[in-house]
Amino acid sequence: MTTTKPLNLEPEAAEGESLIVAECFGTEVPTFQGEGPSCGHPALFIRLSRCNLTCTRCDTKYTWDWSRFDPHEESTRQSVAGLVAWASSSPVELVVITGGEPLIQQARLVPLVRGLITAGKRIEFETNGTIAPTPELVADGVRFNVSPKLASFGVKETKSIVPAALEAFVASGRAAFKFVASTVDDLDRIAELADAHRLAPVWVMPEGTTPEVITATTRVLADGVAARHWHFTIRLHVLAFADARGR
Ligand SMILES: Nc1nc2[nH]cc(C(=O)O)c2c(=O)[nH]1
Ligand code: SF4
Ligand SMILES: [Mg+2]
Repeated sequence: MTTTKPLNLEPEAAEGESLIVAECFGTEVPTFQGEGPSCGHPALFIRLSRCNLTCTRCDTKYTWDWSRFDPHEESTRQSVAGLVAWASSSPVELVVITGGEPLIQQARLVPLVRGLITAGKRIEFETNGTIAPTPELVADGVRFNVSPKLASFGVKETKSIVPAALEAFVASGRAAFKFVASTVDDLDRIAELADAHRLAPVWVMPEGTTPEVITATTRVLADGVAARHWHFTIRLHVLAFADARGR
C-alpha cells in the first residue's frame, strides 16, 4: 500500500488546532488530480476522515463506515502546521482536500487554507455539496468541485440535495458541479437539478473503479453529455494507477 501519512509531525495533535485525516498522498509517490477541471494536473491530496452521508456506492468507506473499518486505524489527528509543512515539502502547487466530506471540519480548515495559500499552493475541495462554505473558506486560490449525489448512487436525495448549500456554492463563483453518472437516466436527473438550482458549469464523470467500467460508461454517457454542452471528465487515476489507494 502506498498511502503515506504526513511526515515529521507530532503523532497526535491537540483537538483545537487539528483535523481528522484519513490519508495524505502525492509526495513520496507522485500523482495527478484524476477528476474534474484540473484532471491531469500534478496534485497533493489531503483526505479528511468522516462523512455526513452514507452512499452505498461510496469508494472511500474507510472514512466513515465503522461497521467495516476501525476509525482508530483509519484516521489520525494532524495539526494544521504539520499539514502545511508536509505540503510545502513538495513543489507541486495543487492541493486537493477531499474525504469523506471535508466541509464537516470547515472551521478548522480556514487556518489550513490560509497556510497553504501563503505557502504558494492552490486548493481544490472535493465536496458533496451539502454544507455551505463559510465566507472565510471562499478565498482567492480556492475552488470547489461539488458532487451532489444522485439517488442512483445509493443515497436519499432528501439528504444529499441541499438547495441552500448548492446555492451558496453557485454564489461563491468558485464551484464546478461534478456529477457521478452511470446511465442516461442519470443525465436526465442531473439536468433537472442543474435547472432547478442553476448549477454551472456541469461536469459529468463516469462511475467506476476499473478501466473497463470507466470506458464502457464513458461510451454510454458521452453523446448525452456532449448534446447538453456539458463538460466530461474521466477518472485518470483509475486508468493510470488502477485506483490504488494513495494515488
Ligand atoms: N488521483 C486522484 N484524484 C482524485 N480526485 C478526487 C479524488 C477523490 O477521491 O476525491 C481523487 C483520488 O482519490 N485520486
Ligand atoms: S458523500 Fe462521498 S464520501 Fe460521503 S458517503 Fe457519499 S460518496 Fe462517500
Ligand atoms: Mg476517490
